[in-house]
Amino acid sequence: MANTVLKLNNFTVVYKTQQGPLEAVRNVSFELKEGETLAIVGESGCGKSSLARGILRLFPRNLEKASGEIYINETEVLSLKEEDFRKNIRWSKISMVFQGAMNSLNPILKIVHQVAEPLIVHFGMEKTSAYKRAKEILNLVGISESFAERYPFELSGGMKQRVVIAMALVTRPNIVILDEPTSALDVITQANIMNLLKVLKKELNLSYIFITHDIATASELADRVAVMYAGEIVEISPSEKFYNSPAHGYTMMLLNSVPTLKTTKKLKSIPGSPPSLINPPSGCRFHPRCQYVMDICREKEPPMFKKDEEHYAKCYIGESHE
Ligand SMILES: Nc1ncnc2c1ncn2[C@@H]1O[C@H](COP(=O)(O)OP(=O)(O)OP(=O)(O)O)[C@@H](O)[C@H]1O
Repeated sequence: MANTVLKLNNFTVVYKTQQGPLEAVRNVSFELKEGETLAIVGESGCGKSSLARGILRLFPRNLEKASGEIYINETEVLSLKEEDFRKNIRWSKISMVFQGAMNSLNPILKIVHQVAEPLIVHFGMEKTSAYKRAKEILNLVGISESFAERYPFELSGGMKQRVVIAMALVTRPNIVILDEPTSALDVITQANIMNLLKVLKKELNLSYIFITHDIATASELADRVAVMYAGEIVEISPSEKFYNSPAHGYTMMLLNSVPTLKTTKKLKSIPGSPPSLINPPSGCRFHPRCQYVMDICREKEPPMFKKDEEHYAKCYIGESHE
């Protein structure tokens, strides 16, 4: 059995807002194994980015509370001093490709400089060695030396995405969080980037957390899938169980709302929209939208039931609950 490289226990993130505390991430627990890809899927606003940024302790100013535990290779890192976290964990052990990052490249700095920057800024490396390392990693993601000396506007979307992947890898982390890494790209480029991510994972022995709202993309890369709804992980299972035997009402309805190659089923969108996280519904947070709703779902929050080997869901469907 592979080692656990990342483990979350009841990780919770609460923001201050004018209307009151907003629980963007609630009691999230999971483990990530060495070499594994865990996809996190869910609708916009369900807390995927808050979870990802929270793991890297990149909190907004209006953070009210971040609680629970985050273990990286057996060290609990949520309670570390910021200075120690910055020195020993962020970027060097775990890094992230941010949503839309390719559009935030600095237009007036050469690519090689932008990739080398984390080494110079965070690790005090001198410029010549940092540039050498940046060129090596750029080469690995498929950007040749001549392109390394160019500016972002001279690169295509796919190439810019390769650059931001290089930025996340240059500090040699073994865990990488990918937040919608292919969302702004055309389908061919998306496929190329997915292939690149697979190759890099193997060559560098990486573990990925892959965040997406697109469940077809998740199937490309994921060993396991975690479904997020209203700040919570509501189901987690190996990918094939996620597709073939979903156990949560939300996952079932989510899968029925998107086309698949295998079947010609009639698509059915999920009515309504995700709830307010300031004042979420009682019981199961999905109950107001769920076509399988039972009385108990309105009254009592479901626990995380074990549905099958490695398959857990916070849902009363199929459970006796009298
Ligand atoms: N700094 C903040 N202050 C207050 N509320 C916030 C803040 N950042 C995010 N939120 C709220 O937290 C919830 C979760 O947002 P988050 O961006 O994490 O979701 P998401 O699933 O990543 O969505 P998307 O796919 O659109 O990025 C949303 O209700 C959002 O409005």
